[in-house]
Amino acid sequence: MPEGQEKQRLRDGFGREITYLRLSVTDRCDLRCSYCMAEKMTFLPKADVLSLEELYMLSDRFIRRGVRKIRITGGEPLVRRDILTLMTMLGERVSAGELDELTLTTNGTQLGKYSEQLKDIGVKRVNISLDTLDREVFAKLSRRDALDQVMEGIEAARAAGLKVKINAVALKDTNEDELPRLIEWSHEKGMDITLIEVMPLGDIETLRSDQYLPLTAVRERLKALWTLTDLDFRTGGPARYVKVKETGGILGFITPLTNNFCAGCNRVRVTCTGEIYTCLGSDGKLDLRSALRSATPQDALDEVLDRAMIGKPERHDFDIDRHDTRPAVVRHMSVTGG
Ligand SMILES: Nc1nc2c(ncn2[C@@H]2O[C@H](COP(=O)(O)OP(=O)(O)OP(=O)(O)O)[C@@H](O)[C@H]2O)c(=O)[nH]1
Ligand SMILES: C[S@@+](CC[C@H](N)C(=O)[O-])C[C@H]1O[C@@H](n2cnc3c(N)ncnc32)[C@H](O)[C@@H]1O
Ligand code: SF4
Ligand code: SF4
Repeated sequence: MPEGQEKQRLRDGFGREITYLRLSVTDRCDLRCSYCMAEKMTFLPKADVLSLEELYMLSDRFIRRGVRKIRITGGEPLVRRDILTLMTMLGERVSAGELDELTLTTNGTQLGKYSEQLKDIGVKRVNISLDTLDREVFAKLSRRDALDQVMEGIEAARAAGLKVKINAVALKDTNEDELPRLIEWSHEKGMDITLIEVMPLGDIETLRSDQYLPLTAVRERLKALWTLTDLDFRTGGPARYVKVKETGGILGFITPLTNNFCAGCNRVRVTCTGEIYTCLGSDGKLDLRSALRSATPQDALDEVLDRAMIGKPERHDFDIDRHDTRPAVVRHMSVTGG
């Protein structure tokens, strides 16, 4: 490609423009949520993981191809040392008007340490995963007694002036009855909250069908308690939002199983080893790391990105019941960061 001439924007075979990159910076995590990971996970050797410079070079290529939003994720993104160096460099692209948003999804355990710096970098909002307010349930679910640390993280984020959205996976029998309280609690603190249907990715110790709680049923239960009004409000993610009249807060629903939202898909995922997954619900991937390490990385990256666009599936193929016998997606959620 001649210098100065930019390649065209990323558009898939179904005409969907890709403007949202979810970048996983580590597969490691300090928790072991039972719907996400097995207790005994084997993590990647450090040598397989892209350096910060490589992650930045990749992000740069995506920005030049039209990506406007980057979400840093993991594993737990904030357990990667020096991650704020990458975020500082990407924050400059926001200041330069080349990105609309740089943000992250985190379990919150490290936010006590990093919230102020994140704010200084130019991060405006963070999504924090929290499925329960009960210490014992938290410890059982995440296999770590870390609720207090997460709560400190949430308070630190709020104190730093970050807008916080809570993400809660809706889980049958586990937090099912607690969801109204979790929503009230979030709204009392001025935080939006999004409920997520558990998706069948990767083998875990529990049957997915024992965890799965359709959000259509949750919504019906909430409607019996509160007045829910649909909103047009969008964040560029897959959630659909309602306003809860009685609490005054915003509640989102991410419903890959009961209400497929793939027609509006605008995103791809890159793992910390430089693999691009064009759909969360598919194991199809291409290797960007070799392109990154080739003699002509920009051209090689463009070539892989163009191929990735052709191969992006129209939709996922999740099926909770079938997954109990044959996983639809083999990898764990932590590989791509949700
Ligand atoms: N099936 C499916 N689920 C997704 C997709 N993107 C996000 N999710 C799910 O939604 C959860 C919450 O995502 P977040 O990391 O908070 O990102 P987001 O919903 O895009 O965030 P906002 O920018 O606040 O809209 C993820 O953990 C995934 O489980 C997607 O493209 N497909
Ligand atoms: C994989 S985590 C990575 C970022 C960070 N560690 C965290 O927990 O926020 C991203 C999101 O994926 C969600 N998640 C993990 N496994 C899931 C599954 N099987 N189905 C639905 N959501 C899942 C988590 O609850 C979290 O909100
Ligand atoms: S959901 Fe996030 S915090 Fe929980 S195990 Fe997965 S990566 Fe770690
Ligand atoms: S499941 Fe795949 S196609 Fe559907 S919204 Fe998610 S990434 Fe896009």
